[in-house]
Amino acid sequence: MSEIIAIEGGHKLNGTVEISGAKNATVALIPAIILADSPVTIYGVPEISDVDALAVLLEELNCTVLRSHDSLIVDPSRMENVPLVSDAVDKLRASYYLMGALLGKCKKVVMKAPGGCFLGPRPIDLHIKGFEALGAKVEFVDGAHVITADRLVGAKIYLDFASVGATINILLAAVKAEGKTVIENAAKEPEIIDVVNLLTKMGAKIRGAGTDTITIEGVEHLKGCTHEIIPDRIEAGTFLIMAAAAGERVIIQNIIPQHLESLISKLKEMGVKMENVGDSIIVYGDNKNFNAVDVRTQVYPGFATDLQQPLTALLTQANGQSQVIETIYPERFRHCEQLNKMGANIELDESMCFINGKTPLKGAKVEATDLRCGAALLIAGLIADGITEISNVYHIDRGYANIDQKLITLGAVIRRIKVDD
Ligand SMILES: CC(=O)N[C@H]1[C@@H](OP(=O)(O)OP(=O)(O)OC[C@H]2O[C@@H](n3ccc(=O)[nH]c3=O)[C@H](O)[C@@H]2O)O[C@H](CO)[C@@H](O)[C@@H]1O
Ligand SMILES: C=C(OP(=O)(O)O)C(=O)O
Repeated sequence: MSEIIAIEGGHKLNGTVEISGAKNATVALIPAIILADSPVTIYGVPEISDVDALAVLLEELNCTVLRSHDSLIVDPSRMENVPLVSDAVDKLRASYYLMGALLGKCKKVVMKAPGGCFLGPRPIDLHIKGFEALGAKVEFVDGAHVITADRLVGAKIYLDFASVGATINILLAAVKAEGKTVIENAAKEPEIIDVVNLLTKMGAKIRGAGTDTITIEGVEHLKGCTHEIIPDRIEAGTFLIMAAAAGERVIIQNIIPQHLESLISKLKEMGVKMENVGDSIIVYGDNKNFNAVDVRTQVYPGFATDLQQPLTALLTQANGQSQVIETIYPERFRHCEQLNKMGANIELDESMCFINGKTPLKGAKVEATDLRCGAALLIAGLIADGITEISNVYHIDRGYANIDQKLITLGAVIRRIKVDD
């Protein structure tokens, strides 16, 4: 059995929605916890399937995991370092953070390659080079990475690309290494600062998070603590776009507006009316006469690749041609074919797409080929004429907590249906 989401388009969104904790922070914070010797509690944990899969992996490692509402308590004090080769590893990209965390804690990891959305090739060579620079030996045996070290010794590591995953994985491996590690050309995403904040509360010595040079002084022990996860800037951005597309007056709460500046400035350029009040943004939907804009995805604080697909759905409603250049994942355009099935006019040219608007959208049977493609199709479904049926909903559930309920509360007409495979 699998699930589809059916949306009846044309219903205006009104009211308030609360943004959940950040997926891309949470999925790194949970593996980071195993570095501690005593329990860690994190609050604001989103109800997403990536968290379910990580909980399974921690239980395989004999950690005690307690989930209640939006909090998660992990006791890693009786952890056992077993090979991680189960299906749970494939369910998400971020299972790879258990490589850095187990290497940092036990100097040994056996783990198969991670899963996650297919966005074109997603190598982990920079993670591996970082582990090797710290003194680890990395082999690939019978489909699994076998990473071992007699000692982990701090080193200077220059990343060829400011990779989010490599920056966090090297941090996790280095916090208990001997001496000083310097990561140069480190990623600067807010989720990295959140992970460093947790590690610091656990007793790690780290400077420079949020800049392109992060310095880590290794410590011998890390202890338990409590931590509140930052809001999800990608979920917040998705709701800003949904409200622009289909809203009348939508209040989006639990936002850090500074994390969304590149999107907010693009939406303003399109003509979307918004107001920032404390940690909320109110989107006024009276102007649906949008300007076409050009977008180039970049590392933070540039325009987030994870918002490129949702924004493309809105750009189908802009007057004239918009151009999107994808510099992080040049093949991240599988949503375009799905949007075209709904009546969009999008042309692809290598790592670019041209969106010719404004085109009316009509309900169709479409496929969420990946998480943010799913978000783009939800946006399109909200404004399409008739019913849109989105299959492969499990991709959406990896990263959007209670998305059906949040949309229903805002006035959307949406239903989840179980279907035979
Ligand atoms: C769980 C998580 O946080 N996922 C996010 C993370 O993914 P992820 O951590 O996988 O993304 P990276 O920043 O590492 O990847 C960015 C680019 O670097 C390349 N690369 C990366 C590592 C490596 O060893 N070698 C290499 O060539 C990738 O193929 C890609 O082209 O950041 C991406 C870019 O903001 C987001 O889209 C994902 O939502
Ligand atoms: C690509 C994404 O996630 P992941 O890296 O977990 O596959 C995403 O969140 O858009």
